[in-house]
Amino acid sequence: MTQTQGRNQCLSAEIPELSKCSVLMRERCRVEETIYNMQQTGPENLQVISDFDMTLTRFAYKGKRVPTTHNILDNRLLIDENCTKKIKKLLNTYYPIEIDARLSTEEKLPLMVEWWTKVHKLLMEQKIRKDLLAQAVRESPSKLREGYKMFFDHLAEQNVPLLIFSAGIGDVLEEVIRQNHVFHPNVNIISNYMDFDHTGVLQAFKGQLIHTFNKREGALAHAAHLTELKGRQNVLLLGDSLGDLTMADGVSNVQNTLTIGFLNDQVEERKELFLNSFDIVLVKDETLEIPNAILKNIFRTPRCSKRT
Ligand SMILES: Nc1ccn([C@@H]2O[C@H](COP(=O)(O)O)[C@@H](O)[C@H]2O)c(=O)n1
Repeated sequence: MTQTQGRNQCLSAEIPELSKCSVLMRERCRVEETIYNMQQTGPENLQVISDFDMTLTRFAYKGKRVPTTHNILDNRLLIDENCTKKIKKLLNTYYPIEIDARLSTEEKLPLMVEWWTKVHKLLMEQKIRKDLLAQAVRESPSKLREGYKMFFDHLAEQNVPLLIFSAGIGDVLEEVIRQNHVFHPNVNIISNYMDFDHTGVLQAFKGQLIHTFNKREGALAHAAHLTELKGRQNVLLLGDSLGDLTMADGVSNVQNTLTIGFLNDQVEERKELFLNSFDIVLVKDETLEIPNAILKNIFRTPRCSKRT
């Protein structure tokens, strides 16, 4: 048995969760080698970059779709019935395009800009009040994935930076994690933030629009500000879309990257694409069990190699 095979066998025993049938890997050996390397260099060299909607939040709960940060705003406190109808119609038109495995990213790009622009314009017309956002989040069926507390708390305890990179709405996202008591100091967020006027009424969205397929530009633009991430050579990346794979493009000197893709919808149509793109694919897994098991292994001391 080679040294690598021995190490990998050791890792398989340490992370039995990776053997579940909902966990798919194109190159199991590469995954094990990457986790081993991350474990060897420890939490001080790790950073986690994650998408938010349908990655840190559930896709569905009790047979119903869980709202994204955009859809949490669908509350009479904030928007009227007519606006709800228009936003739902746009969702039904553009979401199938977003996840269509037959279309290229280039084909999807202008349509995503169209979707986000139309919805943001409708939201601005509603004169949404900042002081009502927290209540709308409280009243929404929004749900972080099972295991979220362990995920956020362990990263904070180990001083591992967590960058949440979302094409959703930053103000709503912040409120969701605040109300779940996991908005720790190690969390940074890149997202679409609302711009309120002096009376607290939505008047615009700040900065460059972020949609599912332009995260690379956002990553490069924000890289300079995120100084605490410099020198952290290992990246654990979580997403639910191929567009999320560019979220780490602003990180320099990366040594080891492990990507985990949540395959929530259109499973058969997208399985091949996901398997060719993410290191680990989680099929209809509504939990953070696998990221938590990998993190636990990386944070564990003494390290495996010292025992073999
Ligand atoms: N009007 C919209 C626009 C987008 N969405 C969904 O939100 C997701 C974006 O957020 P991430 O945290 O995943 O980057 C995206 O996947 C869209 O499906 C929406 O629900 N309504």
